[in-house]
Amino acid sequence: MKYISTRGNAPELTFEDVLLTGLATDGGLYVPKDVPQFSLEEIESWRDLPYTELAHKVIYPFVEGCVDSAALQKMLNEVYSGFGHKAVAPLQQIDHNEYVLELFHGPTLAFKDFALQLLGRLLDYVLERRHEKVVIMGATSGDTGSAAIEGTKACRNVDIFILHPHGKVSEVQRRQMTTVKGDNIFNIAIEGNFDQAQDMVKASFGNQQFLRGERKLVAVNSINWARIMAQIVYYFYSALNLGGPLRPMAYSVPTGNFGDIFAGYMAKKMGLPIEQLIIATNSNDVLHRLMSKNQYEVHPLQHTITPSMDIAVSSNFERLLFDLYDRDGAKLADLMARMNAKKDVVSLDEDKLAKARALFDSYAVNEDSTVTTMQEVFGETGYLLDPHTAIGVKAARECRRNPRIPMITLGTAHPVKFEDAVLRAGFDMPKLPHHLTDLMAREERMNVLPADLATVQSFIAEHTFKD
Ligand SMILES: N[C@@H](CCOP(=O)(O)O)C(=O)O
Repeated sequence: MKYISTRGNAPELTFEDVLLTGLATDGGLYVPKDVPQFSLEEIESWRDLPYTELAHKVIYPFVEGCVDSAALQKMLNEVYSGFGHKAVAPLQQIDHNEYVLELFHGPTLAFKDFALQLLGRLLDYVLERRHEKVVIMGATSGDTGSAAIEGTKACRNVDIFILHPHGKVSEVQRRQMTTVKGDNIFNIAIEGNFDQAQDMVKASFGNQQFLRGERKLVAVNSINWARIMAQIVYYFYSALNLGGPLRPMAYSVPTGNFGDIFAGYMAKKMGLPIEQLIIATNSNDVLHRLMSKNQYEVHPLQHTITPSMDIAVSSNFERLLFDLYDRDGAKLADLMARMNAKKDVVSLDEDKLAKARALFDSYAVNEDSTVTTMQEVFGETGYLLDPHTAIGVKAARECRRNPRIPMITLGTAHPVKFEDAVLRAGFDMPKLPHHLTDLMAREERMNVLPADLATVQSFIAEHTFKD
């Protein structure tokens, strides 16, 4: 499998090189050159497979030639046997034909574990073979950070630097990052917001001179294709559990960086019948405004009770635009330059917008409505949603096109991570799971830095290369 850049002006790479890259050299994101295709018969034949074997079917075509088939299966077995539910991604029914896909049974209680636990093992596999060491640099609005640290802390050949917006992630999210011990783990609390952190990460990938050529950066955010790849699996898994592929499914996806919903779009491209994909956002709703009014305009970031989705610019939307613009890298480079300038309101060509609207619905949910949805669903079923998942459920209920088609909302995180929202909705806090019971008493380690690229880069340069 070869990978190409969305901006059409970077070398084609193998999976191994894509794994060890962040952005393409032209500033674009890597996508598979050809998308693996599965027939309905083939998907149907996977119906009774356990999660780990299904994951192998879906993932192997993306890594073939770089990762040995048996080695991949071993990694998948290790990763998902560590999850706290035997089904790995169980479905919880909340109404007639309406489900939550619980993606929070991994070690850090969020969907990010699905990919980042695997990414850590893939990195080890590849780096050992190449005798290389790398520097991981990532930005988090709350969940990616701890999942990245958990997923890669045991890797022998990495130093890990995670930037989070100071004071703008929940206490559980922060502690899940800052209490992990390890000489190669660095938490940087940026005096700014997630977008500033993400911009610093992207700028650093664009010019790695600050590392003085001794190491290279690897991404743990969903700009890394390996993240998307692993997240495609649970769309197949949930559909097969509810009678797919012989009947179509609908999905509502709480969306920040557009990675998780892009994985659903990929599943559809690979042959899984998906009737509807709903982009569910909080009040950081740049994508909903684009979809509904054809106006792309980045507004100042709002700090909400759904911090993981407090993102003004959704990185992975570029991957979708690449397809909408018929994979024309030059056109996309021009469009991205206008979008990233954040000066004027940018509109898509009408035919491209029509394509986007045929593929996706969108809905934005404010804080009051998030809390009301948590209360409603609890009142109806006794099931406590995390606030991000509540945004997905609300959007599903508002945008559903066909009630005969099962509607699956991605349950992105466990409510125990979001005290503000849970208390505001009037509930008692659930208990932390066994492996985190002493989280609030553990010693924290982090460095608070200004949102200044040079300062962050010198910190990284100073604290890495300690062999
Ligand atoms: N929602 C994320 C923000 C980063 O997104 P990613 O999917 O690109 O890693 C978070 O919780 O950190």
